[in-house]
Amino acid sequence: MKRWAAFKRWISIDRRKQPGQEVNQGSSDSQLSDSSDVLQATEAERSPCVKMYIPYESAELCITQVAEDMEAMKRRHLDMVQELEENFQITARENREWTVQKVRSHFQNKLNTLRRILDLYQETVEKKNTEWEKRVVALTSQKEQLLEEQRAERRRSEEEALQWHREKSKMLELFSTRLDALHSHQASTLQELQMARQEVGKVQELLMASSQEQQEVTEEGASPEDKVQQQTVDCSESDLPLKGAKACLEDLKESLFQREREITELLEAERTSVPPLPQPPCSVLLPTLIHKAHAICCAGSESRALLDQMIEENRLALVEARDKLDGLQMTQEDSNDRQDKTTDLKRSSEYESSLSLHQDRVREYEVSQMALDCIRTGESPETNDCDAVSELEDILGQGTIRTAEGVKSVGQQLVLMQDQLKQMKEEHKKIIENYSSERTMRMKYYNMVEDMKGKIRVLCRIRPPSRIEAAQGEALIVDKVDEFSVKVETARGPREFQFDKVFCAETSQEDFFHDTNRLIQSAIDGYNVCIFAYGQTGSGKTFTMVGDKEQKNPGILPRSFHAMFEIIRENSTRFDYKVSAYMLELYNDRLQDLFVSLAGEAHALPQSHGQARRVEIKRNRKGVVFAQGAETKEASSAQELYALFQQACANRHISATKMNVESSRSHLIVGIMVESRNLTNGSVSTGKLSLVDLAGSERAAKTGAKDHQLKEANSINKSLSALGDVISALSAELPHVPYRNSKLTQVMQDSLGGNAKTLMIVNISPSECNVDETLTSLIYATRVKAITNNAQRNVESKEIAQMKEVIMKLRSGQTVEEEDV
Ligand SMILES: Nc1ncnc2c1ncn2[C@@H]1O[C@H](COP(=O)(O)OP(=O)(O)OP(=O)(O)O)[C@@H](O)[C@H]1O
Repeated sequence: MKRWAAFKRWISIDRRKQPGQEVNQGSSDSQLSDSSDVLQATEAERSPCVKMYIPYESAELCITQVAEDMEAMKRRHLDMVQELEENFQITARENREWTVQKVRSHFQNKLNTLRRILDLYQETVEKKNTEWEKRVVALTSQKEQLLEEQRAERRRSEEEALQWHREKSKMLELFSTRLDALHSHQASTLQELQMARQEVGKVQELLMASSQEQQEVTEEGASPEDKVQQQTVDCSESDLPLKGAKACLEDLKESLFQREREITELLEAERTSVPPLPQPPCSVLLPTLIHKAHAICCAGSESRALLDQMIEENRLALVEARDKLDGLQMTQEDSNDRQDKTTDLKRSSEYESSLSLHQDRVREYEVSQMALDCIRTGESPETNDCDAVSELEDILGQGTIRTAEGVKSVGQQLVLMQDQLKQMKEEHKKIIENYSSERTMRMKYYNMVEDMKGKIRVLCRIRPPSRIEAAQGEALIVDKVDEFSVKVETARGPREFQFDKVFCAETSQEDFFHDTNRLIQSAIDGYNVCIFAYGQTGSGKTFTMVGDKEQKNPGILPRSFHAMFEIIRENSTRFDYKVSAYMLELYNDRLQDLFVSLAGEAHALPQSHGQARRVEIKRNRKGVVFAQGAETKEASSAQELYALFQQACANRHISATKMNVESSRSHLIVGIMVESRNLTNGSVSTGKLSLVDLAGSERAAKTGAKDHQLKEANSINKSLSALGDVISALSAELPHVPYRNSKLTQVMQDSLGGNAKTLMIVNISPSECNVDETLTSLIYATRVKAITNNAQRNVESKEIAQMKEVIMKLRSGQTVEEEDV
């Protein structure tokens, strides 16, 4: 309606007026739509300044037309709007598609890069796989070869042992028959010697009697011619029994010579005919050999006792003879004082003969004493004694000295026997040496095979008796039998246990560490290594692991730190190393970070009420245990690492018990991680060295634990009992192993039946008062020996290490450049 009114006004306008005036006049005209403006302009062009009157019909027509035009314009307008909308939509769609395309191509590029990396990675993995497969095959064949060699070695040693046994029994048989023969010869020779002595005594008496008779005849006062004649006759008469005695002596002499020759031949044969002993020793023969050696020893000492007896008898006889001689001399002196010499000539001559008889007897005993002493000491007679021998020879004639030589030959036999005994002892020693070296070798090979199988190595260390034990005079019932065996004397008799190595009380810390050193290299090579000490309270675990308080005798921990950084220094041109550590204690079944002091933490976090930050035991995909929530500190030298350890020790729970003045009341767990990057091929290995000093199992009655110490002891015993359950399950190869029963077993999960190279040290006391605990520890350790681990090296190729880095960056929202991958 408004428009219509405007139109009517427009119709009534004077067209002759200037167009500018018209515009000014009709300000309301501006309200007209765009179409009316267009119409107005057309009309103005057509009829300038002319006032026109249009008939109604025309106007109506005109209006209709104008309305139609307007309608058309409106339609066109709408079309244009629609077209514009469509165009806009198309453009928007195109725009969207273009963006999508662009994003897609961007991601496609990324995907392609990742695919390329994956291909590369797969290729490398395949290559590595084939390489490893080849290595595994080579190792398996090597292992089989070694086993075959070991079997052959065992067969050979068994055969050799058998042969050796046969040879030895043959030789011993021979030897014992010869020894028997020697004994019987010796006995008969001694008997004959005795007989010869008696004969000599008789001859001596005969000689004395004849000389007495001669003297009496001379004194009776015959003429000198008669005397000579009488003497010749008497001599020929008195020579008769002497000749008989001399013949008898000759016979005896001959038989003694014969015996001596036989014995010498026998000894010669003994020396020459004994076949050389085959070298390879065997344990089976040792008892027989020892038995035989003992028999020889006994025979030797029997002979010696016999000789001693002879010497004693001779000495007594000598003393008696000397006494008699002294008595005789004293009686004579007395009678000389009292009587006139001329009145009793007869008595004087009697006295003279009796004196010379006793003197000769004394001389004889003295010579025998000298001979027997020579036999005992194996020395030759001294010059003075030799004079005595020749004197005796003058009195008794040649036969007697032969008898003395006969005595000497018995001595020679004894000396020879002693030589033989010495030889046998040397042989025995050599055999024992060979046996122990062979046993050592066998044990070494056995250990190597066990190592290859992944068995846990167990070392046993006996501590010296403590001052209290020494003061109480405790009996020592533990003994190291050899390098691999330990023997415990129990009420039911001795029990022997075998380990990878046994160390006695005198073993120094350095020597002990020598055996654990190679594991440090393994940790640096990327293996998961665990060394733990087990034993009753006060058995020397802390001494072994840490050392003494003053660090005059440092233990495994400080020595490992030095050894580790020494290896790192040696390889620093080829590898780049990073060492970090965490230190925990398991106290009252709660894990505590020793890098965080309880007092400090309580001060910083009052709401924690003196409780340390929560530390959890977790395992990574490879099964390696790690402590979540525990602080890990880096160290670049052994000194730094040791300083960290000392810092941790300051926060440990230690207190005095009846059994140990510095008893550890918690389990100490030190984890040292070593990351090494190969500078040549970029591979990265991550090894972990876990050093665990367990708290000792204890009996409350013995340790005198009360109140909170009793609680500590209960907690320690509970965790150790859980450890025992795990060990039992693993050694019996049960399908379920109760690792989750205690925090301690969780911490040690990768070390017992896991992927670690594990070394157990069982510490024991040598004293009788601890026999039950010692037996328990040794049985425990024997079970651990049966557990098999599967140690694997944690190493990643350069590509995998890079990929891990990329993933880490992507996870943390950092941008990853193309060259990063
Ligand atoms: N091989 C050894 N040589 C010398 N002394 C030793 C040896 N082993 C242990 N000792 C001494 O015995 C005592 C107890 O040893 P240690 O503290 O190491 O026992 P433990 O097993 O750690 O005890 P706990 O379980 O109670 O902590 C210490 O005084 C230590 O010096």
